[in-house]
Amino acid sequence: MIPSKITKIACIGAGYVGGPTMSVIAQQCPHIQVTVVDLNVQRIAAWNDPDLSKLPVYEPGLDEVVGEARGRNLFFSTDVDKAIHEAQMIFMAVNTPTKTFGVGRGMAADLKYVELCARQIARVADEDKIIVEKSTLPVRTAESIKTILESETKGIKFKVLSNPEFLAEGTAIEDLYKSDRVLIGGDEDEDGQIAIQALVDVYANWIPREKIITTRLWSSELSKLTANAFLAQRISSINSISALCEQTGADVDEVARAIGMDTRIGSKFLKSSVGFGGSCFQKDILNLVYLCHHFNLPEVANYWEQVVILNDYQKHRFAKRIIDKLFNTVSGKKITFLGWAFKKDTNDTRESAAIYVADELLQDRAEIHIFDPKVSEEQVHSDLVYLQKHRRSQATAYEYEEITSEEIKKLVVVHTDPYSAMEKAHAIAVLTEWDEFKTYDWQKVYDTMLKPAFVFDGRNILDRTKLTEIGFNLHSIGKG
Ligand SMILES: NC(=O)C1=CN([C@@H]2O[C@H](COP(=O)(O)OP(=O)(O)OC[C@H]3O[C@@H](n4cnc5c(N)ncnc54)[C@H](O)[C@@H]3O)[C@@H](O)[C@H]2O)C=CC1
Ligand SMILES: O=C(O)[C@H]1O[C@H](OP(=O)(O)OP(=O)(O)OC[C@H]2O[C@@H](n3ccc(=O)[nH]c3=O)[C@H](O)[C@@H]2O)[C@H](O)[C@@H](O)[C@@H]1O
Repeated sequence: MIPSKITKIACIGAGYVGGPTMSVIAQQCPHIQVTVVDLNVQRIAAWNDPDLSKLPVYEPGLDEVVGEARGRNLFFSTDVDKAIHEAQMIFMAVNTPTKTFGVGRGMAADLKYVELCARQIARVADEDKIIVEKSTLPVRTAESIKTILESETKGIKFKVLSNPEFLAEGTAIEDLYKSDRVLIGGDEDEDGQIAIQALVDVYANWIPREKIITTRLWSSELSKLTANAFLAQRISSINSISALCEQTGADVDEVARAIGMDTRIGSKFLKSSVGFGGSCFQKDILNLVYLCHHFNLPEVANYWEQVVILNDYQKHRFAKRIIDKLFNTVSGKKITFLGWAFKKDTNDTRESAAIYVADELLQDRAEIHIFDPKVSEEQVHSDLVYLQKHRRSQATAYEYEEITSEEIKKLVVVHTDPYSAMEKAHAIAVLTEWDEFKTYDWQKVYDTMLKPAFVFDGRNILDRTKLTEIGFNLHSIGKG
């Protein structure tokens, strides 16, 4: 029988989604035992570290939630089989990156981790279970998961639900507490309805019932890709206007404010920047583009691909502006990056605009000095080395050659003190909108920099009047 009352949950994948999501479920549902499993031994050890500042995911408030529930009804483990065996409901929160090889390279989602999970569940399970897709997946993936699960002929029933996650990093805990909505897609048959209700009952422990919406499986899967595509589209739209502002003398923040006050447009997600990053926007849009091509809808595919192309252009424009203003060369010049994470309040650097801007400056052999409050030197180097090997063939915003890891080590210096990072710099570039950057002693920074002292504010967070008065040569996004 498909379980209707859940007391044991397992989650495969202890990453940025699995970790925080399950921690909040455990905190809000003390009567449910939640076990989060992962193949990555180091990651699980970090989740179990008694020192809560060492959790593998940095999220404001996460340490308190884990501190409250861990050891009570929240467990982190590498024993995947045991967790599958015991749970009535299994979430799959594994990574679904863009394929880097083979059919659909650079576009389609790589579903190998999802497939491996499904095969493992099919092999280990000896009772009926509910399987919940938490990972972001292409439309109709649930069908493939079902096929794999049903291939083991042990007479066990599985019901697959789609329950995409909408949290944003940096505000994950807040988002999970007060979700705009929880979306659950499932089959319309009787067992499908039992499974949906079982998951609704879990969320109803803290989410108002009217915010939990249920749909068909395919609508749920497609809603997640669509939500990310719409959000990213807003950023590319305002970033396209930022280019025009720089030419015309209009101010993009003023334009955003003026249009955002129209309640039909709304004010959120209109902050012009050096370009969106993060593990999902680009990946999910490319996945949508791939799906559209697959279903022979080239006009729709091209429409959405333009959001990513514009984002590549925005990152390139920023790097090019630095080179242009520094008298057309940055070779041998010290350029300081404030920020490396893809947004503030996270240690996640996947697809961060900083990586692409650094790469473009490194093509001209700049010396890049970086300070980010949450990102390590090891991570910065590995991001740059990874890019050399895995460029999307479509990303042709600038000419590039491969930079060796030895050159990266020589040219890229990561600091633990912001002032040492900025000392004697030719230019400073703000790549992440960390609040602390606004509070620095900018007079002190100016005094120690080479003149003219250039600042390129890729997030429009610095006080323009103050910095200009000090004497900085300040360039912001979308300000003529
Ligand atoms: N990062 C975010 O803010 C959001 C991500 N998503 C989606 O959630 C999914 C997961 O994303 P993240 O948590 O960011 O990824 P992540 O890379 O941080 O975590 C995934 C984890 O799954 C583990 N894993 C992979 N295969 C496994 C297997 N067979 N058995 C056990 N563990 C396995 C990996 O070791 C890794 O620790 C993706 O599909 C993503 O698109 C959705 C909403 C928000
Ligand atoms: O599927 C996912 O992974 C998630 O993707 C995004 O969340 P996230 O990428 O964590 O963070 P966002 O706040 O959306 O920011 C994404 C990027 O856009 C940039 N951004 C955001 C907003 C804005 O106005 N301008 C802007 O440049 C951010 O700096 C960042 O680089 C979505 O906001 C989540 O709803 C979704 O669940």
